[in-house]
Amino acid sequence: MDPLDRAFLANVMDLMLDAVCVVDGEGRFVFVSAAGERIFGYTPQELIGRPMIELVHPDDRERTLNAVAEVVADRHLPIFENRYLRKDGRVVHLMWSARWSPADGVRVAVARDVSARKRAESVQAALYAISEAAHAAEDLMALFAQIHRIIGGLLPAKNFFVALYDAPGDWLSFPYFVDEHDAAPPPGALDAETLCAELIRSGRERLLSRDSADAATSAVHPDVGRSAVDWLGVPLSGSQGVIGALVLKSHSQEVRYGPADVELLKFVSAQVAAAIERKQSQLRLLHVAQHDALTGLPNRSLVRDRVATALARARRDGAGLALLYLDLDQFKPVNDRCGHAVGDGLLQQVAQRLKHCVRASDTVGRMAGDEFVVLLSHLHAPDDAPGVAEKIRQALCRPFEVAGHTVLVSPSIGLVGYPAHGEDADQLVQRADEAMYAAKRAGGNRVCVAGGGRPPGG
Ligand SMILES: Nc1nc2c(ncn2[C@@H]2O[C@H](COP(=O)(O)OP(=O)(O)OP(=O)(O)O)[C@@H](O)[C@H]2O)c(=O)[nH]1
Repeated sequence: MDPLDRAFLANVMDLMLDAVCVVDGEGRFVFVSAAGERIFGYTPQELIGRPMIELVHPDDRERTLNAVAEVVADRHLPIFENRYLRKDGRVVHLMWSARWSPADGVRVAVARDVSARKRAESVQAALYAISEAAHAAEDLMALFAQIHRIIGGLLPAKNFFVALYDAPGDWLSFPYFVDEHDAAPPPGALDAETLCAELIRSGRERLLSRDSADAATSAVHPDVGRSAVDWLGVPLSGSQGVIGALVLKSHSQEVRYGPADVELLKFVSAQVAAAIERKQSQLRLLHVAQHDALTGLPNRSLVRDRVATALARARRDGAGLALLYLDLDQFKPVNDRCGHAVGDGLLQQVAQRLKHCVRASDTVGRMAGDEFVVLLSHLHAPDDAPGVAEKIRQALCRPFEVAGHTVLVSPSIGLVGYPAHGEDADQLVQRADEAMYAAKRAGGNRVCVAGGGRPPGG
């Protein structure tokens, strides 16, 4: 047999895993070898006569045309990579070598499908990005948004939610929920028949399809969005067990999930669970470092940060701000008469009463023993602060019931305002403390404004 025989060469070409493509001067396919069907999803007959550029991923078209110009100009083209869109809508990554044939007026190119390598590279990059996000994200919501963006780079993720499960409290919540049509389900106990409950209880991934044979009889129902086409869910398996689930949903026939997507999401989910656990433990440590263990209130260092932040905002917006420094009068006798545990209980109840007297956007903090601070931000009028201080004084004068003891105390309160009494956080805290001592020297159970009574905002 003549190894250069045309039929023999054609036979060899059909066996090749790479696709041989011949494109004319106008950029239309004139020949595609058999491997083209596997790579592009179109038969060679469907491709002949079609402009090559139509199949190129829109984002890669410009640089592909630039590369074609290089080939036609007979300049050396190093190995070139771009993305094509297959007939089924999926993206295929190709690596090309090409040459212009002036005698025939065509260019001959050989394409190799490198999607598997590209996918592996993207997954590696995604795993790294998720682990980085656990350090960089400010809070859990920022982390979830980053994870959503990273997973969206691997597979369609327009509709994506994170469910978290608190096993000791048997409580399932949906802290991150992005969906074209549905709203997040309400939090609640682990419901027996929902997809999330199934993922968390079984610790196994699940792909539900509306049109699948077992859909009607399945015991598992989507948590939300019964109108969707596919639900792809994976459990988040942490170091201590399943901590939640990730769910992707498709509302359109154009986006369908398959076994490869299940495997990919499952693979990535281990890193996601680790990132969430790491962020949760960082946040827990930060909370411990910034809060008082007895009352749960912000401690001295967090109060100082809050005052500095509120000051920066007040300077920018021209809004008012006031700071109250409180010390309980005759607290020591409570400890001495009723015991330390009652003293502790009293401090906890004082913290609660203080919080009830102000808005959620204000800060109540514990500075030490029986000393508290209240930061009033966004004051509409400077005169509002003395009113709040008086309300607090009255609230703390009402009797407390602590472990069978009726306890009576009163507060001495020092009041300062920005900009009247100071420019920076330390100065304001110190002047409020001094005003509190002035109230104490005057007999306690009263409010003293720093500097002898000027209105704080003036
Ligand atoms: N139970 C309890 N007592 C505390 C805690 N921290 C500090 N103390 C006590 O709180 C008291 C605070 O002291 P002072 O403010 O001087 O006592 P006071 O009787 O209120 O004195 P005046 O403020 O001058 O009226 C001390 O007896 C501390 O031992 C705590 O976490 N729990």
